[in-house]
Amino acid sequence: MGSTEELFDELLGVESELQDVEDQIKSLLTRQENLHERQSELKALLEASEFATSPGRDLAPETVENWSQPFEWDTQADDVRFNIFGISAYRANQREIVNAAMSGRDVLVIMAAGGGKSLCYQLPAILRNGVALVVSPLLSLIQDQVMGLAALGISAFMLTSTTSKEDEKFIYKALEKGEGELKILYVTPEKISKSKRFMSKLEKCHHAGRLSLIAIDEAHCCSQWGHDFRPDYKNLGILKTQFPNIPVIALTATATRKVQEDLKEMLRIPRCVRFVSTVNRPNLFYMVREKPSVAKTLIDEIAEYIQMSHPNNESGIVYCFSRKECEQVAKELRDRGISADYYHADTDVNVRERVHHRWSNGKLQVIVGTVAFGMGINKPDVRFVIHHSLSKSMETYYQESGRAGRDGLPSECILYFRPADVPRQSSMVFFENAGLQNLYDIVRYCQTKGECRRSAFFKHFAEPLQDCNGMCDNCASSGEVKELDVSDHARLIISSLQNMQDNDQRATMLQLVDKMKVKHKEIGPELKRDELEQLVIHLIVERVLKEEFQHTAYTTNSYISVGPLAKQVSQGNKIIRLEVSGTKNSGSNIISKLKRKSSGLEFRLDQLRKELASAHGGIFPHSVLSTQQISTLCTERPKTAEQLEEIIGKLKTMKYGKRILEEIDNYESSNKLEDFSDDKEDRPPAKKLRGKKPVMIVDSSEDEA
Ligand SMILES: Nc1ncnc2c1ncn2[C@@H]1O[C@H](COP(=O)(O)OP(=O)(O)OP(=O)(O)O)[C@@H](O)[C@H]1O
Repeated sequence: MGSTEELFDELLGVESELQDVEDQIKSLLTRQENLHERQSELKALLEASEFATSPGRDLAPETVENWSQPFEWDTQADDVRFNIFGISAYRANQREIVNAAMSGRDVLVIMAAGGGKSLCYQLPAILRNGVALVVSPLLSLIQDQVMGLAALGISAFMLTSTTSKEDEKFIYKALEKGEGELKILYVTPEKISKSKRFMSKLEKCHHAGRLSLIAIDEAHCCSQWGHDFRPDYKNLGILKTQFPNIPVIALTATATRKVQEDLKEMLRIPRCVRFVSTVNRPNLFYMVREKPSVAKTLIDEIAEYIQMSHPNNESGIVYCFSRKECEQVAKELRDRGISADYYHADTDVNVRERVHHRWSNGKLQVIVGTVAFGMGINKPDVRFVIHHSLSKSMETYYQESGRAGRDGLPSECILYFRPADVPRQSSMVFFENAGLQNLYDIVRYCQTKGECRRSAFFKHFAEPLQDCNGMCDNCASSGEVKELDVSDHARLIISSLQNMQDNDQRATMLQLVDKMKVKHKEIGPELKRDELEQLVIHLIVERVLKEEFQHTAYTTNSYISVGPLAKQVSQGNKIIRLEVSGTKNSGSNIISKLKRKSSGLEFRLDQLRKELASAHGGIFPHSVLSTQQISTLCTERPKTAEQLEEIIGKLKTMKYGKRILEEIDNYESSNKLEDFSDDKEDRPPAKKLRGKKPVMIVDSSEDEA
């Protein structure tokens, strides 16, 4: 038997190898998933061509999968889209989805939040004869949809626990006898699985040839692998069994390949046409901001951001880690003159609904919520989503931040990050399957200063990279990012931890940083405290260190210990680099504000150009705003106040310029130009606070998030 030291060394080596094996397994699994994806694509193509060429089908083989070609219902569809829905042009995939459903095919739609899924089934519902059945998981979602459709003059009803006797009678008569005008009927999945009466009326409706299509909204709820599994959703396959010739449209915002396969099977739509749209939300500006350690400073900053960037009561959401934090943040925002209220799982259902309602109607500007404020938020004009604390994964962050800008207009997603929030979150998720890995992925997203934020989403969702167009802080920033070789610091941290472990001591992240603060001065370059915190977290994410969890009666604490790759660093086989912000030029904040403004402007211009082109039958009206003018505006990125003023001046002289300026006015108010002469720091409120006693809002790792 070797010495303890030798055994320990061997153990580290084995752990390091194990980690490598795990990495290989992970990459093989990804490869397997990709191959499965290609396999089912090929199968679907083969099935489709067999289906098309089989006798008795009236569709010509070459027309089957080309959903962009002209169809006989085009004119009528354009008329309904424009004159009833008031939508001037289709967004990506919408027309193709409508065409596939109109052709009688089952369809699976995966489209980002706010992508416009509703139109994909509402439009064919109006065009086809009879009643369309829509299954949706939440009462609030159903109510909003029915209200919205009624406002457009479309005869939509819902059959839920809140439906009046009178409406119920009308609906049943319409289903059974075809009396009265009923085009779209919304139900919850429970109605399908639990109401025999309803199913029998639906059967009669179908028998009489009056059932036009079936839409299943939030279809990922069918799958146990999805993030919102609903037991009643798994019985929805009965609809295809009972009504085999009626097209089913299943819609969801995100579904991994596994979830897609699962829900195709559960809904019994193996031959469905699948439309997967990009996860990219080009109108969202993503940014990560350094979270001040003093809670009051953070609230001051958030309040100032809301008041300056979103005047005129523009709607927003602030996501917090705990219920207590939600209540406190809402109160602090109200104290600063912002109309805000909180929403979490502990609040009474009626109160919660009232808050949601006031916010939806614009009577409340900000909802401060936990993750409980989730599915069912379909307010289109949310202009900002702020994360007061870290989300638990890239997927959750994508979903939560994605509640901004569903109407396609420029909106902002800000995540406040500080390394000290990591152990707080990790002690909540470490027991979940891949919980820590998921958390470290979003931590990596937060810590990067040089890489495009959007590219992190593309990588996460295994999608080819797309241009960010300067719509994230890292792409828009002119601040210099330095990469420091901090391998010596890392070695010092590892040896200190090993010493502590040898003496049966342990340290939390903050204790470790305190220790390092004194020690690391012996080696250069000197790191600031926040940079040391950043380094410790970086080492955890890179598996040089690891978190270990210890439970007490009340809480779970995270302690840091050496990780599987520590040995490689100690032996000099792995270099550790840390990204830190370089010296900012005095106007960097202003410049990045300018760039944000110009990115929003650029985005809006491009959108308007498309809208104008589509309103003019696909040809851009050169006489209105020449392509040259547009491209000049789009490529010119102002670097000074004068340049920005020049662009705005040019816009003012153009026919549509005034409208464009009005549209972007609230995005970033033009009168902030006076800021240019001012050499302000990033956080003016911190200055104002000097000398005042900071008030901690909360820093507890509370029960839920
Ligand atoms: N082609 C279009 N052009 C302009 N606006 C559109 C278009 N299609 C849909 N919209 C609008 O986009 C907004 C979002 O649409 P919708 O509610 O259908 O999104 P969704 O995909 O269902 O999102 P979520 O998953 O968040 O519910 C709505 O305000 C809708 O009117």
